[in-house]
Amino acid sequence: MTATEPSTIHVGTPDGPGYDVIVGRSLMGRLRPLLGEQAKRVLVVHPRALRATGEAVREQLVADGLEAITAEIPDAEEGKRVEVAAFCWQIMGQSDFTRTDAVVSVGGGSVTDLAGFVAATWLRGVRVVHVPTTFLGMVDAAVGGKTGINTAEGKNLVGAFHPPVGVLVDFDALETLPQNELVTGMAEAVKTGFIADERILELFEEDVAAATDPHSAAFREIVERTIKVKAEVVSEDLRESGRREILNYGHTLAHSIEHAERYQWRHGAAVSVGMVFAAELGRLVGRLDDATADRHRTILSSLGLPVEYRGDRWKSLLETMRRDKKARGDHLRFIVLDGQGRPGVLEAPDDALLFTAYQEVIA
Ligand SMILES: NC(=O)c1ccc[n+]([C@@H]2O[C@H](COP(=O)([O-])OP(=O)(O)OC[C@H]3O[C@@H](n4cnc5c(N)ncnc54)[C@H](O)[C@@H]3O)[C@@H](O)[C@H]2O)c1
Ligand SMILES: O=C(O)C(=O)C[C@@H](O)[C@H](O)[C@H](O)COP(=O)(O)O
Ligand SMILES: [Zn+2]
Repeated sequence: MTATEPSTIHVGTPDGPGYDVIVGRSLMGRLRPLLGEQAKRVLVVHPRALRATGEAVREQLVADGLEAITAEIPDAEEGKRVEVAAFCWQIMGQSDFTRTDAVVSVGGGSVTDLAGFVAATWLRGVRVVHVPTTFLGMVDAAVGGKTGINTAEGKNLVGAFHPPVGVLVDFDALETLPQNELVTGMAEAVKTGFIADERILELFEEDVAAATDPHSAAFREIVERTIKVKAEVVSEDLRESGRREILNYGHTLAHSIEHAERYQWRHGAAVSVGMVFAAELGRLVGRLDDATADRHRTILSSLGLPVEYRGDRWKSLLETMRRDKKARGDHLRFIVLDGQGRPGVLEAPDDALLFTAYQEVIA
């Protein structure tokens, strides 16, 4: 395979043939077949910031003989609101969208989450294809079928498991992505390195400039390795009844930080701090060795990602963490590491232990 040739990663689903994640360049010609022969109408969902890319996708679909309608939504987390889902439902209703029609998302993780949720709920489920345009969307959000929106009380509190029928990871989309957006998404690849595939960490350590250059072989290897781990995990456990929880490493604190910051922090930046916290928690309870815990800070800092958060917010962060989806009743549950590539669950740590771990991440 040459560096420009597309590669395919298959994702299994419990009640169907599964779907492919195609990684490469110039992939838009692959979109039409994924939508189903009977599709007549397609809703193309994209944020204002991606008007040109979204319009190019819409024009391609029109050229393919489809009635393609745009839903231009607010940017980033502003788009993950029930009012925005209702806006999409209204367009679909007014356009007589049927069960054989489809949704295409064009954007970062916020867009794939919102559009996936709209597809999951419209007529109780229509096809969705994701065309992620951020690093984070490519390696994580577009794969695996978690969809959702935020509520006033917290992140992703409403949603559904609704796998796409295909994902087009087209590196051409990254040409306009600001470098800081690219890098924040890399927190999810680092996460995957710590929970499963150490080679990803080595690629960051060997040459961080190459790892963050979308034209390098190292970059492509990081993307493919990260998607492969996610594909393998969600193929086994779509609905997060067990193993899938490992993909939530660092997310318990991360989602609380995002909420506390009124979503002005990027998800990847919050996950970065959340992983350092989870590593400290693992170290404190004697499950994680010092070298692996310290490696978190070293790699994340080399990428310019935050590894600290403010000390005066602990009480409200803890309150929000109680709504984490891994919590059971009054018990919080955290993904921690028992070593490199060995994630496990820490059940019901007491508040004093959590506070002690938090002291290690305050600025
Ligand atoms: N469903 C899942 O499994 C899953 C996994 C990880 C993260 N997420 C969710 O994903 C979201 C974060 O996604 P994100 O980091 O991609 O952020 P995002 O979707 O908010 O996009 C970040 C910014 O980049 C801009 N942008 C996107 N693509 C661009 C491009 N090609 N060129 C120029 N600008 C571009 C957007 O307009 C936005 O301003 C969070 O809501 C998070 O909860 C979901
Ligand atoms: O796919 C998963 O499962 C994940 O946990 C991946 C996370 O990176 C992602 O941020 C996810 O949206 C978090 O899910 P949530 O269930 O904690 O809302
Ligand atoms: Zn995440």
